[in-house]
Amino acid sequence: MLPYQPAPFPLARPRRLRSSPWVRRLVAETTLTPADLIWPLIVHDGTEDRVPVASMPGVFRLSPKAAASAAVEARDLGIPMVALFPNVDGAIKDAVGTGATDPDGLIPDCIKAIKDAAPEIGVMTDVALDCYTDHGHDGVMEGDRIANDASLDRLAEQAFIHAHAGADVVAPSDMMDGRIQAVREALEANGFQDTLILSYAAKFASAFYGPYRDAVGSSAMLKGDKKTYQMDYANSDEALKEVAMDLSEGADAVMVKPGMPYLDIVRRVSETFRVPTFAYQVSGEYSMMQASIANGWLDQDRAILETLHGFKRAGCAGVLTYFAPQAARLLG
Ligand SMILES: NCc1[nH]cc(CCC(=O)O)c1CC(=O)O
Ligand SMILES: [Mg+2]
Repeated sequence: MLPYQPAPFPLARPRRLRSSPWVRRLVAETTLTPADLIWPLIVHDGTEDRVPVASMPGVFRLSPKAAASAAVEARDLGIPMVALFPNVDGAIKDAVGTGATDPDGLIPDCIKAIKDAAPEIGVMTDVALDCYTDHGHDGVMEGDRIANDASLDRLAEQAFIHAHAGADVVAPSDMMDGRIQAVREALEANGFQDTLILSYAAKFASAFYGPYRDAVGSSAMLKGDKKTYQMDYANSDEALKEVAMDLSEGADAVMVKPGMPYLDIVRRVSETFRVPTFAYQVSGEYSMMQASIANGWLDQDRAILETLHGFKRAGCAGVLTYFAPQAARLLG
């Protein structure tokens, strides 16, 4: 319900406020700037600096050195933070994701390389075991089940390893119950009380993660699906419960994922909790847009800005997007 009765036509002519660029700018209700963007970087432990990801045109698997260059580029474009996602050699994958807690592993190496090259930029890491397990799940397994409580220690240790290497923000994306509390306690106990937790609080089991799983090399590994821990896309009230729990366990900010098909969830979360709410324009969203752009069916620049602006309008504090550098250049 509007708080007033709009004047009828012809007294009210909404087009007056759209009649030229200056007035459209003047009355814009929301803005999009490079400060709203988080750039996800896929990193790898291979020898090459940049390896193209076939299912994500324009995205590359980066060595730590190349990730540091990307972070410098991001900083220069005014992007406040990068987010790291690992593709590790299949030979190091095992049932408990040992590689996830290697203090000399790929992610610690990348954090250090980025902090050396661009200390001004925030570094966020993914807390989940899927990139390191031989079954592709985000937690550890007991028989056919993903074991919730047994996963918590592994995740908390992984978050500690990231914080110790210099991560500013740890972002649990695993969707185990209680992991925010486990991570927060591990950080407190080890002197990392200032490390932020951005919780993937409302993360849905989605077809749109497909290209990412190729990028990090977990799709071939994945046994079954993630529906016993990631949310059912039929649900919305349940997202509010998930967010409430994560905030009460010590999350500083929350995320909704995927992005474009879930803007209704963003709106409800941001309105209900009034905490920094982020969304992830995930790999499948990126790749479906790139496919249309490559065919000439979508105008690249306009489509990027329109979709990202939509996140801001829905109530996001910021957006994770593989389009971050392109968008920042368009906005700069
Ligand atoms: N820890 C898993 C994780 N972290 C980020 C993404 C997806 C990101 C994207 O699709 O861009 C996923 C996928 C999944 O849950 O299988
Ligand atoms: Mg939860």
